[in-house]
Amino acid sequence: MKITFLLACVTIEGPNSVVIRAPRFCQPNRQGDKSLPQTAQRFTFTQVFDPDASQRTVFEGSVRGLVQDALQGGNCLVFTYGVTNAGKTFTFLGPDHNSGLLPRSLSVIFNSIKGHQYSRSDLKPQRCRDFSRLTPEQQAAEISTKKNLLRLLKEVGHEFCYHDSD
Ligand SMILES: Nc1ncnc2c1ncn2[C@@H]1O[C@H](COP(=O)(O)OP(=O)(O)OP(=O)(O)O)[C@@H](O)[C@H]1O
Repeated sequence: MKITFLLACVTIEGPNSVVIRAPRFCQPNRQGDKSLPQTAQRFTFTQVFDPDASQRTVFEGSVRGLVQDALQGGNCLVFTYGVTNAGKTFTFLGPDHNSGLLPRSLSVIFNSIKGHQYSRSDLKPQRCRDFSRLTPEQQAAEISTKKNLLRLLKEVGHEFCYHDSD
């Protein structure tokens, strides 16, 4: 019911524009009633995706280019904005079997630096552009922290899977 109601209010006009109409019960009864808000409004965007667009289509059509720019040294920002339940988390993270913008971006980034990664752990990034050289003791501490963090993430992941299938 809720979806039918929403679809009746939102019309995708093409790849760049959307028309939002006020629900029927909000529309003025008499034409020219200036005290009531406008009943339809058109919004123009760089790209509007169909409700059935796949995660891949949304990524390819929106964020892939930005990630490639960032890999060339550019700056970019991606954020989601919308009312609760609009689908921000789904679009950004996505479920494991249908990953969203963030995992797809990370995949492009890590695939592009394959073979160029520094395999030793004696350097630690500091802020955005600096790094410090670690002593063997500091390296051991870093490695141990990383292992513990990864173990914790795996355990939390298993717990989520367990509760999901409950
Ligand atoms: N494109 C989609 N296809 C299938 N299901 C979707 C899609 N977008 C959202 N959903 C589902 O709709 C529900 C709400 O989505 P989501 O949690 O992403 O909203 P949200 O905008 O992040 O909400 P909140 O602001 O409250 O965190 C979830 O159950 C999600 O799985």
